[in-house]
This record gives sequence, C-alpha cells and structure tokens, in this order.
Amino acid sequence: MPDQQVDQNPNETGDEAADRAGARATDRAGDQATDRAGAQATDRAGDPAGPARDQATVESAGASADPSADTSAALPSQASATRATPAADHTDRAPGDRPDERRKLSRRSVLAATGGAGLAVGAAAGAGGHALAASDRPLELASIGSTAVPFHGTHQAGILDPAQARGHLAAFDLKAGAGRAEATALMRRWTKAASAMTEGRAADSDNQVALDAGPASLTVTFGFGASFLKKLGLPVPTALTPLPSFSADALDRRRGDGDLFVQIGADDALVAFNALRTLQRLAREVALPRWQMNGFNRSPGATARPMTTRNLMGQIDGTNNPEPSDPGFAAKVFVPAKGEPSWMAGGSYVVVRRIRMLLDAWDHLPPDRQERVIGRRKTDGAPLSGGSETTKVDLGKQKPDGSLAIAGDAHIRVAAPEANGGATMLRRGFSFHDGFAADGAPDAGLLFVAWQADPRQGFTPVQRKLDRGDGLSRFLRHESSALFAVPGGCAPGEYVGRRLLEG
Ligand SMILES: C=CC1=C(C)c2cc3[nH]c(cc4nc(cc5[nH]c(cc1n2)c(C)c5CCC(=O)O)C(CCC(=O)O)=C4C)c(C)c3C=C
Ligand SMILES: [Fe+2]
Repeated sequence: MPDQQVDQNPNETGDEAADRAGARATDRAGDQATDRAGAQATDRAGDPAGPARDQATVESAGASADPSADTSAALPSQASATRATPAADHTDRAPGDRPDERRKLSRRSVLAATGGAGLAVGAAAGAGGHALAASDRPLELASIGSTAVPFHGTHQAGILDPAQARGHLAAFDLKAGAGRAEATALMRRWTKAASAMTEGRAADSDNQVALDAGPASLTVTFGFGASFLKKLGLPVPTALTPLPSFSADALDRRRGDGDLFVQIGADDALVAFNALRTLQRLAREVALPRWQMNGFNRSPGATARPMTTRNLMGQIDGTNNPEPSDPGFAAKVFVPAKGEPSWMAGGSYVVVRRIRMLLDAWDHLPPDRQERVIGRRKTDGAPLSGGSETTKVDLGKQKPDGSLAIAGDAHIRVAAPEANGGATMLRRGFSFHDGFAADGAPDAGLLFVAWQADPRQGFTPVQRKLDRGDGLSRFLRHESSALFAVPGGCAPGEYVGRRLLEG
C-alpha cells in the first residue's frame, strides 16, 4: 500500500524546471492541443493591439435582462461591430470531418459565426472625434476568447478537438414521470443552447455570466447512459453493456453512470461554467444533476513551443494517442455510418473514470523509478527504448545487461495496442484537484475520458490487462466509472439524439 504521508521532494522543483526548459516541441500532426497552443501564441504575438484590448470592458452589451426572452441572436453591440485585427484563418469543420486538417478545422474566428462578435476598440475613438474611456469601449476579444469550435458535424465536437483548459463532466438523471416526449424536448433545448453558446451567442435564458468572454473553444458533447434507454423502453446496444468490475476498483456508485451525459470544455473558466449552468437550468423540469466533475489542462499558449500536456504526476501524457491519419482510426473510435444501432452512426462510446493519483506515494519515488513505471522519460516523454517523444516505442529493446529497456510492467508496455490484440481508444482527459483529503493527501488525479467504437475492443481489454500487471496501478485508485453512448453530431436545425428519440 503506498504511503499516504504528505511529502515534498526537494529535487522535484529543480528537475521540473529543468524539464520545462529542455522540453522539446512535438510536431506531430495529431497533437491537437499543442498545435492549438502554438497557433494561439502566434496569433497573439502577431496582434499588436492584443494587450490593450484584453483590458477593455463592456458596460452595455445590449443583452436582454429578461431571462425568459429569446436571446439566442447575437448580442446587438457585438453583431454590429467590426473586428480591428483579423483572426488567424480558422476554417469551419466540414460535415464528414477531415481529421488530418484538425488544427485548421477545429478553430475559426467568432467573427464568422456571429457576424462580428469581436469588436473594434481603436476605430471608434478615431472616427467619432472623441476618445472613449476604457470602460465605455466595446469589447474586442483576444484569440483565445474568439476561437470557436463548430458544433455541427458528422461527429459531435469535443472528441477530436484539442482538450481545453477547463472541463466539466456531468451526468443527469430523468425526473420521475419524464418520458420520451420530455427527453426529446430537452435534447432540442440543449442542442439549441449548445449550438448558440459554441458560436459565442447567448443561449435561451442566458444569465450573462460569460457575456464578454466569446466562445473560447467551447465544446458541448451529449451522451446517453444505458439507464436512459431502459427508462424510455428503448433497446440498449450491446456496446453499452456495463463495464466489468476490476480488482482495483474503489467505485462510488453515486458518482458513476447516469441517464444523460454532458461533457463541456472551454479555454475560459466562465464560459465553461456558464455552459453547464445554462444546460442545468434548461433541464430543470425534466432532469436533475446526478454528479459533476471539474477538470483542467494546461492553458493554450502557455508554452512558447507546442507541447503535449502533462498530468499531475508530471508525465507528458497523450503522446501515443491514435491519430486520425492512422489507418483504421475512424473504425476504432467511431461507429461506422452503416453501424448498429443505426442511431449511433458517427457516434462513439465514452468511458469516464475518476482516477485518483496517490501523489504522496508517487512523489517519494526517485525520478528514474518514476520513469521506469511509465516506460518514458519525464523530461521530454521519450520512450526508454531511445529517441525522442515521437520515436516509435521499441518494446523488444534490451539494455547492455540484457534487461528490457522498457520494463515488463511499464505502463506503456502493458497498455500498448500490440499487447492487447490491437485494442485502441482515444484518450482525452482532464486533470482534477478537489482539495485535500482528511489525511492531508491531495484529492487529485485524472478525469480519464476514453473514446472508442466499442469499449469491448477499447477500454475493457486494456484495463483488464492493466489491472493485472501495471506498475502504475499501485499509485492509482479508480473512484468512479461511467459509460455512455455518444451519438453522432447533428446538422443545423437538427438536435442530438434525434435518430434515437424519433427512430
Ligand atoms: C484502460 C486504459 C488506460 C488507463 C485507465 C490509463 C490511466 C493512466 N495513464 C496515465 C499516464 C500515461 N498513460 C500513457 C500511455 C497510455 N495509457 C493508456 C491507457 C490507459 N491509461 C494507453 C493505451 C497508452 C498508450 C500506450 C502506448 O501505446 O504507448 C502515458 C505515456 C504517454 C502517452 O502515450 O500518452 C502516460 C504518461 C495515468 C497517469 C493514468 C491514470 C491516472
Ligand atoms: Fe495511461
């Protein structure tokens, strides 16, 4: 049993600083988070008005104070204004997703979405003959705020897109008496609101919490649990069969499963909160929150050069994720267009696990032992078989003494698709920190989120293997678990789940 005592390793800070200084940029096409971070840093660097505009505030944005009013149109002052500096070219994602163009497709200027949500500051003063006080100036959004991820498409947003700096995962349960009609009405309301908010527009009953924030790469992703289908008398897909138990499970069932799933991600905490709060308000008559988890990632643009994110154990995490350009990627992550059930075409199954890290025990471990547990270097994520972060892992490589360069119980050996009959999933998680437990240990870890066409060929065989012989497992505790069917995306005017609810 790992030691739970609070412990500080004096070398760690120095090591981490050195790690960061020496961190090598990854140029992988599939590394969305790093691409976006770099692109946003570039956007800002090339935008001389950036810092001044960042400080501008909006006194009157023209939004209706009546929460019942339909405010889903662009806010008046935003819609009529023009943007002083064009944003980088963020092309819309085409239905049918060409994932190899994700960086380009996953972002676009909010200008395109709203007809001009980013507002000019300097122009107003010049033409009008008087300079506006900073507080009177209309707001112009900086690149992080103005970036929008298209809501509509073959797949729902929030799966292939880079993981944002803030995340909320939540499940809702239908209220007693709510049936298919109420669920359908709710999915219509949720879809309309999500579509508006991801474009930087206020949703119905918007509370102005994120009025001046822009879309900030907001994605909203909806899913259905097996219990939802059962309550509505609908057949449950075999892929949605509950996950088996694992020996290391210490699950809190109240924080697991649920009828309806919502994943929210945004690069602005207020935008993320506002989205969740809006959806919760719109659900009020039909469904109540069951559980909620809050997570975070590194802020986009935080590093001068793109980097794969680090988790709370300090490891570079996400390197060997499958990439959309990999052969067979779509078939492994998404239900095919002609797949079963038909309402899941273009959809994916998501496994959500709250995995607590036993960080005090982990921090006791010297860096070389930590690296052995994973099979990669902490500094730059390079495999212990040699090379750099993106070098293909050589599981057969031996050290001069004949021992394996990547240990038999190293996490990347045990989890590798080669060791699991090709089992593959797309990992896209968030770190969490919910304070400290009674014994002083951090209640922190990973909100593990894994996407696959069928968990029986993705998460389950890998977790079975990890459960038996993974060197990392003794530093982890799986505290909650959920599985949801996430249907394909919808076209404008449609709503998510229509093929299920009207099928
Ligand atoms: C059942 C699947 C997995 C769970 C649960 C899991 C938990 C978990 N992982 C890390 C840290 C790292 N994981 C890494 C790679 C990796 N992990 C899984 C699967 C699960 N991880 C896979 C399939 C892989 C890729 C293996 C390969 O093919 O090389 C890495 C290395 C970097 C990377 O490739 O992402 C790290 C680091 C933590 C901290 C954790 C639970 C909290
Ligand atoms: Fe892992």
